[in-house]
Amino acid sequence: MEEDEEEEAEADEDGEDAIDDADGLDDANEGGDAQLGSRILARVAEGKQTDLNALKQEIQDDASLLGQWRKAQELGEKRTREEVFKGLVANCSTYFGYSEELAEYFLQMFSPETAIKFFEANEQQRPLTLRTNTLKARRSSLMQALTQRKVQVDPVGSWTKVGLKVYQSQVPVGATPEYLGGHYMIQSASSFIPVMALAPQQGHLVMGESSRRCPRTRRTSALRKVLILYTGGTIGMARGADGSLGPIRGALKKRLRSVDELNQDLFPQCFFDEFDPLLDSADMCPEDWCTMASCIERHYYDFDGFVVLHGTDTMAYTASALSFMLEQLSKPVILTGSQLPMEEPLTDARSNLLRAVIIAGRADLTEVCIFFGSKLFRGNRCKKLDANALTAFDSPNFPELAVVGTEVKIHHRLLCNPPKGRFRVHLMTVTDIIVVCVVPGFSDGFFDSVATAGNVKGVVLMLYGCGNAPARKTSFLAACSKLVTAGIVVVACSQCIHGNVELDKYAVGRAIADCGVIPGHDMTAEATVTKLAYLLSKGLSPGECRKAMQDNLRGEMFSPAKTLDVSSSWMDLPSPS
Ligand SMILES: NC(=O)C[C@H](N)C(=O)O
Repeated sequence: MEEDEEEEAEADEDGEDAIDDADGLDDANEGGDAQLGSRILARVAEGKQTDLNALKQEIQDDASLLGQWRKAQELGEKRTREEVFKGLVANCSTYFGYSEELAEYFLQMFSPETAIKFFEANEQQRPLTLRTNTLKARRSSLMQALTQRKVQVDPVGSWTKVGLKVYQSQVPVGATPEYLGGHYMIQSASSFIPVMALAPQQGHLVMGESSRRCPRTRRTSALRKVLILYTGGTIGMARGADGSLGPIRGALKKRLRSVDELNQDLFPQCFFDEFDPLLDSADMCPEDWCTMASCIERHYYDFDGFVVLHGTDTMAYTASALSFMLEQLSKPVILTGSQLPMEEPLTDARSNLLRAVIIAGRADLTEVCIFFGSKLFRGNRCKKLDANALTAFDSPNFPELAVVGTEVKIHHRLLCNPPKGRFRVHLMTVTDIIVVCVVPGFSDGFFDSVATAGNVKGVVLMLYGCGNAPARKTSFLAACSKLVTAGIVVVACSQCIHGNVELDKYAVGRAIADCGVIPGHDMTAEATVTKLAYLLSKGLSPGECRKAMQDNLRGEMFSPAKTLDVSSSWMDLPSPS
């Protein structure tokens, strides 16, 4: 099959075209009615309830019984909890047309009453909605253009400035010149609704839903879509009255409208979103990483790739954190920023951004990367090494994944393998970790309070060379043992930029390993801290966490270099003939 044909076929399969999608849905419903009919017949044969209203009542009664089980027993309910639950699963499966496994899955994931509300919500017909690409058009002008084409549209609601609801259309909305020109995309309103628009209250459960089956959607180049998320950082900053730099909301988006390259065919269609407030990355916290991860999750099936514009100072931490939180990632997430603001004459902002967009839209990457200068790095291998140079980043223990010169050279064998499972996000909720940089003769008295405070879950020690600690200082070793005994996961990193932590190489390293400190191998401090936070957030016990810290989860550890052991058998090497 030709590539385009293949892509079209895939797109069809994914329901890319909204019209096809809607047709498919009707067919599926017809099939569903026929199946419901045969399930009802089967119930007749078994002598069970066949009246749909009565069945619905039974579902509601059983769900509320399960919701107040103790009371139900007091009132004389004879069935066991398991029996009621099994019956509820079977009834929901019949009434809502789910397989029993799926019905059970949701009934277990939520309380039965909530699950039923969810099943009911899924029965509601939803309107076809469009999202305006504000980099290319205003919603009002798009509404005008569509109205002229006999597409009846209205704003979706007051909570969005970009959404349009389609009432009726005499032309296919997936084939108008505006659609092909990237002025809008077809996107369900529920997937671009900011969760806050639902005004969730404490205790409310907000569930994200996505309709696509295929983890990786492919489109022809011109129709590929990239979401640019501006979180802050120099790239969109301007100088204030005192000459210091700070980010300005709306300014970068306005500026990007005049970047003509983004309209070239080579480029994917770009959409823009920004943080509120925008941050200097020195102010970034784990909650901000979670906001980014949730934004990517919300838009995951609507875009082919993501560009996160971020300040350079803590970009390596964010990239590492996202690499862990975004599980089974099958699309490129490229972080970039700049050393100089977009507005300044010698800026690196424009080229970093354009190249990151091309990579996010066109490269078959399934990982979180940093693009900076001319190189693409694995995000969790990166460090900011230069405060002034335009080539500020490097990946000290792992080669770059791609180099952009006159062409884009990608080192495919170095890339992470595509995932086998479904994409999901695991948010970082545990951040009680401290990092201690050891210096000669330092005071270690405070470790005692760390061990007894009860809130610290992890400690990262920045040691010398390949993980050497001041072992003559017995108070330090005793403190390490105390931390480990208190259930704190203690990991050794190196203060050196390059190289590997090997705790068994020197006696001083062995001493600290004997206390229960584990090696961080060739991980950066950024990757070590965020990996630890991620694993602790998964609720692992200290033992499980120590074990998982030694596993390579996202290509963050174990450089491919092989070492030749020349220490013992040097003389045995064959001499050149
Ligand atoms: N170049 C930069 O982006 C530095 C800035 N302070 C930041 O990290 O947000």
